[in-house]
Amino acid sequence: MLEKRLDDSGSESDDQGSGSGSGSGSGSDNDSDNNDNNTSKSKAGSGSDNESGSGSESGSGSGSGSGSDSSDNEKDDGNDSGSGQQQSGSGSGEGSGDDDGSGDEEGSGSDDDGTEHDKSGSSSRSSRKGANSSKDSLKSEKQDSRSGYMRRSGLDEDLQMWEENPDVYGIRRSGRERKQTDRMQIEKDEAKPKKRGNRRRSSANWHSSDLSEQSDSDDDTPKKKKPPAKKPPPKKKKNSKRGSSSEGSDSDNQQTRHSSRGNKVSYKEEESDDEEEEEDDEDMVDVDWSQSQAQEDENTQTIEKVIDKRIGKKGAVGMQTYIYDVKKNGDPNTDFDPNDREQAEEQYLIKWKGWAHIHNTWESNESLLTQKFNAFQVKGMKKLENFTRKEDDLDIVRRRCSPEEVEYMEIQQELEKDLFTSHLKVERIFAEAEDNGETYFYVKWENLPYAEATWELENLVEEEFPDHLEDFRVRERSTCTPKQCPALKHRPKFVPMKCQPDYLGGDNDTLELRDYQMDGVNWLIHSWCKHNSVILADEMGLGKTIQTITFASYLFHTHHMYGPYLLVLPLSTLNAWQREFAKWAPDMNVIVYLGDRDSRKIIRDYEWTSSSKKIKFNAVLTTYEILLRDQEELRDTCSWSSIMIDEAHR
Ligand SMILES: Nc1ncnc2c1ncn2[C@@H]1O[C@H](COP(=O)(O)OP(=O)(O)OP(=O)(O)O)[C@@H](O)[C@H]1O
Repeated sequence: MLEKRLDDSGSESDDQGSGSGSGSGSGSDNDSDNNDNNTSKSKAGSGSDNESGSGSESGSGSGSGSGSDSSDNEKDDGNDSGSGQQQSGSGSGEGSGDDDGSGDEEGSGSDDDGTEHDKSGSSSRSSRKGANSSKDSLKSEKQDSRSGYMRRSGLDEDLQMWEENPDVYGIRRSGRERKQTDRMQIEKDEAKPKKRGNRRRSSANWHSSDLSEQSDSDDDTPKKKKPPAKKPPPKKKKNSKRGSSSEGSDSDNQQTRHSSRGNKVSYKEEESDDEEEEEDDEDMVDVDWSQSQAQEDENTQTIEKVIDKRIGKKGAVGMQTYIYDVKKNGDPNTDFDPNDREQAEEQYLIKWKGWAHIHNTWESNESLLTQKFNAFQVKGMKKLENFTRKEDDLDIVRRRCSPEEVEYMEIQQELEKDLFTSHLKVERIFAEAEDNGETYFYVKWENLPYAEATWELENLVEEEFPDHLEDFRVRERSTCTPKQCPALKHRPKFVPMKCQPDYLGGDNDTLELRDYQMDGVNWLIHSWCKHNSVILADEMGLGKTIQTITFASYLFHTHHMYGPYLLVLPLSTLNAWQREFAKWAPDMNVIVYLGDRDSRKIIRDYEWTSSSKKIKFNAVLTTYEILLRDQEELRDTCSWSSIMIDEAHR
């Protein structure tokens, strides 16, 4: 059954979601929170669920992707030269006049449908006639070529006619110089052996005006700005890629970038073709595939996201604006008059690729460009353009919208800012490594998946996140890790829990189980002593989560059953479980097994076992979908001492 389900969901992309979500930090997961909102709940020691809506999300994702792709293609067919135009020419030559838009439509419409021509709004009968006859010849040519026979003389005539009167066929619908020709030319150049050199040269030329402009300003202000201190590739563990938002996917991207450069369009909704080309060319300059990755890292910094903008004090940019440096040395962006044009400038909060949000810096256009020509290259300037364009658009929309709509937009923006602020907080430190005599800690940030965890220097971690560091050290030292537990095989005699044990809630004395919750816990313990699997069913919100956690904590403390416990939950309740565990059973090492493939691998590599290959966590929280996907890993790597399922009726 499980296998079948896995097959069923096999088409899902595994990695979809690294980015998103809130939750437990990984959010990525595609599982649906769709299935919640049920009126009744249950947890069971046994039980099985299997209704995952796992397929849905990826389905829609791929659907929309392919949809847009194909539409793009059609459009291109209509516009581009080459064989596609033979077809579009036949359908659109007449009457298309010089309207590119209609030409496109026709081109993408159909090539040999007579009705299409009537629709195309031709303006002159004679031209239509001429076009029809030439269309006919083209049509027959196409038929011939389709059937494998090419009438050479007819073709030659047609070709000649095309060359002489390209407009007749809608090949060239306006007198304006067509960009496609250039592109074709470049593509031809690229096909030559020295492909990269050519590309780079051409793109360098393309940038030449830019460069000269910049170099002027550089000459004026020859400041050197250092890049943010680089993270090292830690040596201790294999999976030591530079932690980054798309660290895992990063490498993937780099691999695919060779072949799928053109596909970049998909995530840039608003960019015109020119811009795409522009960016492609930019990339040609920036990325030298013949150089090692390390060298590229050394020389470039990439804008991953522009988060915010402000009017800031001129020069209050760069490393001095790291949040921790501001805390230590004060904010350079104080004591200035925002209305004083001499002093003020527009600045942007930049999230750098490969760096945690605590290393975000404020930058101005100038500071970014200065860096580009001094210490390192800044890639991803397009993001900045897009950001400013979006802001401008929003300003326009704001002026047109009703106050309610404006308020809604502002709330959305606030929420987004809050989300970014949460990424400045550590959720968990989960590994340590040495590199070049320096110690680094692997840090998972709040509301970001493990794939976006980053290695941070010991000094910084000690200064900024001492509590989390201490928690990590306690966990690493803990001897309460899963091992053979006699009580598992030979269940003890049931002894009721008469009052709330001290270990429950850790140092928090305010937490107290309610009477009926004590009853529930005792019933769970009693059932466990009898080797019974059970379903705990109750009204919503009465505290089944807490009772279950108390039960696990009881086994942990009373019978030294340190797990591993597997908790399978709907994604929507996972956060609550994580929170309640931290509150009621803080001494248990609970990990959240969630996220894209990279994240899950990181979890298995770092959170799962100690250096002696022994399981080092006490409980795992995961979802049905992940369980189905990673059933082998979850089944084979652990001998679960107990399985608890929330919303088991699913
Ligand atoms: N003894 C308690 N002390 C403090 N807060 C409690 C207690 N019991 C329950 N709560 C709070 O009540 C809320 C609901 O609890 P919980 O989520 O455990 O209920 P549930 O039965 O699992 O709910 P649902 O049926 O929606 O899953 C939570 O915010 C929880 O912190």
